[in-house]
Amino acid sequence: MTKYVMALDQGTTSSRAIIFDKTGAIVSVAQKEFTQLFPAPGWVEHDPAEIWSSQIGVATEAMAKVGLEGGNIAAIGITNQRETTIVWDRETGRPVHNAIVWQDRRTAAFCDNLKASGKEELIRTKTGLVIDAYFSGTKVKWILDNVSGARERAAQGKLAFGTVDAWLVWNLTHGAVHATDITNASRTMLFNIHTQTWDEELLALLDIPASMLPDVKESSEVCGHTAPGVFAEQIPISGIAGDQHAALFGQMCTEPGMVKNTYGTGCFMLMNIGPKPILSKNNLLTTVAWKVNGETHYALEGSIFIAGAIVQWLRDGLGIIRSSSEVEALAAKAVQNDGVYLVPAFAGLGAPYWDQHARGTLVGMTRGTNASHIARAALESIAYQTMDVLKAMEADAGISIQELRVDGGATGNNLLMQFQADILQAKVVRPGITETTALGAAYLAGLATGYWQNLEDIRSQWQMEKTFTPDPEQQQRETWISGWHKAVDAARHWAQQ
Ligand SMILES: Nc1ncnc2c1ncn2[C@@H]1O[C@H](COP(=O)(O)OP(=O)(O)O)[C@@H](O)[C@H]1O
Ligand SMILES: O=P(O)(O)OC[C@H](O)CO
Repeated sequence: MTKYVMALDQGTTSSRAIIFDKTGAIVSVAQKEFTQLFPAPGWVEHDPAEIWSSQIGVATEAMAKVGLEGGNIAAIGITNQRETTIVWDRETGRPVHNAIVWQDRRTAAFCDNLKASGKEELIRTKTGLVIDAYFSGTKVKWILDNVSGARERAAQGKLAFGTVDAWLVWNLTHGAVHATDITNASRTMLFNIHTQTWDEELLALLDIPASMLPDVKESSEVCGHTAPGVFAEQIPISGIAGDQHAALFGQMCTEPGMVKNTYGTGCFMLMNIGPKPILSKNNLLTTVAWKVNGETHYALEGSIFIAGAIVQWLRDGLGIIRSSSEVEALAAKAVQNDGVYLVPAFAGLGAPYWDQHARGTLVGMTRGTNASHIARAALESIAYQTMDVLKAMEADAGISIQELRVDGGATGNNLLMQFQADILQAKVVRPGITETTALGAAYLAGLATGYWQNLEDIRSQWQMEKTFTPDPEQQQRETWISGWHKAVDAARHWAQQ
C-alpha cells in the first residue's frame, strides 16, 4: 500500500490539510475558512469547536478526494497559528472560553503594568520575548481572572491550557494526550528557552498553576496516536511545530544565517541562528526554531501582525476588491504610490517597534488619490514592514542578507514580490512549493517515523520557482523609505490613554 504523510495546518483564517508523497509533492489539499469573532475593539476570538471541526473536516476531505484511507497515512504532522490560547475542562473536554487569538490586544494594559514594574529584562532573558499582549501567558491569566469559577477549577487541576496544536492533539487522541511541542511552548512567555522547561517564576508572576500546562515534546517525535474511530486506522502524530518554525524547516533553512519570510495574515521573518539562543539587541524575538533528535536550533524572529490581512480589509472592510487576487491589478493601475502610505497597525505594531498603541493610519492623500493608490499603499506596507525587520536582523547578525526565501498566501502577488526585492535590494526567492508550512510539518512528522530517513533525504526536494532581482535603476528608494518612516511615526502611540 502506498503511504503518504498528512500535515494539518491550522492557520489564523483557515484550516488546511495537505497530503504529501515521498518526493515532497502535494497529492491532495482541502481547506476551509472559519469564523473570525471581534467581540470588542482590539479583541479577536475563534470558536475552539469550529477550529476542531474545520480541521478534522478538511483532513477527512483531503483523504477522500484522492481515495485514501487511514492506512495510507504513515504519519500526521501538526502546524498551527501560534500563541492563540485555549483553556478547557479536562473532564468534559469543553473550552471554558473562546480561543483568544494572537492578534487580540485585551491584555495590553496589563502588559504595560508588567513593563512598568521592571519585568522586561527578566522575561526577555528567560523567554527571548518582549512583553506584549501577543503571547499566550497574559491571555491565560485573563481567562482565569474573568471566567467565573475558572481560577478555582484551575487550582484544583481541573482545567487544561494549550495552544492550538495541543487542542488538536487532545481532540485527535480523545483526551489521552495533553502535549505541545517546544516551538509552541517558546511562544507562551511561560517557557524558559535555556532550560527548556516551564518557568516557575514566570508562572508565579502571572498566577498560572503548573497543573494546567501540557507536556513539552520535541518537534519531531511520536507524541501519541489518533484515537480509534477518528480515522479508519490509528495514525501516529509525530511532528508538531508552530507554523513559522515549520515554514523555516520546510524552506530547508537548516543552516545558521538562512532566512525565510512567510506572507500570510501577518508576516513572520525567521533566521536560523544555530544551537545558541542569542538575544536580539534590535527588538527581535529569540525563539526555538525546532528540536529534532535532541538537537535544538534557535531562531531570531521579526513578527509583523498585519500583512495579507490588509488585503482582506481592502476586500471586506473597504470593498474596493472582490477577491484577494484582484489587488495586484488594482495596485498596478497606480505606477507609484504618489505619496500615499498606509500603516496597517490595526493590532498595534510588532517588530521592531513593539507599539501596542499604534493604530492603522492612511496618510498623504490628495484630490488625485483613488482606490488604486490605496491598494498600492497596502501592498507596499507589507514590503516596508518586512524591510524594517530585515534591517534589524542584519544589525543583530552582523551580516548583509542577500537572499530571502518567501512563502505564504501573498507571495503569489508578483507586484509585491518585485517591490520587495527593489526596496530590500536583495533577491527574493519563491520556491516551487509555497505551502512550506505544511511541508515542514510533514517533514518533521515523517522524519520521526522513518518515512524519510534523514535531512539529506529531503534537502534536495527544495526547488526554486522564481527569483525576483532588485531593479538596479531604482533611484527613488531612499525617498520612499523616508516617507514610510514618517507615516509610521504618525501611526505610533495613537491609542495611548
Ligand atoms: N494575490 C494576493 N496578494 C496579496 N495578498 C494575498 C493574495 N492572495 C492572498 N493574499 C493574502 O494572503 C493571506 C492568506 O495567506 P495564508 O498563507 O493562507 O495565510 P494564513 O495562514 O495566515 O491564514 C490572506 O491575508 C490574503 O489576504
Ligand atoms: O496563521 P498565520 O500563518 O497568520 O500565522 C500566525 C502566527 O503563527 C502568529 O504568531
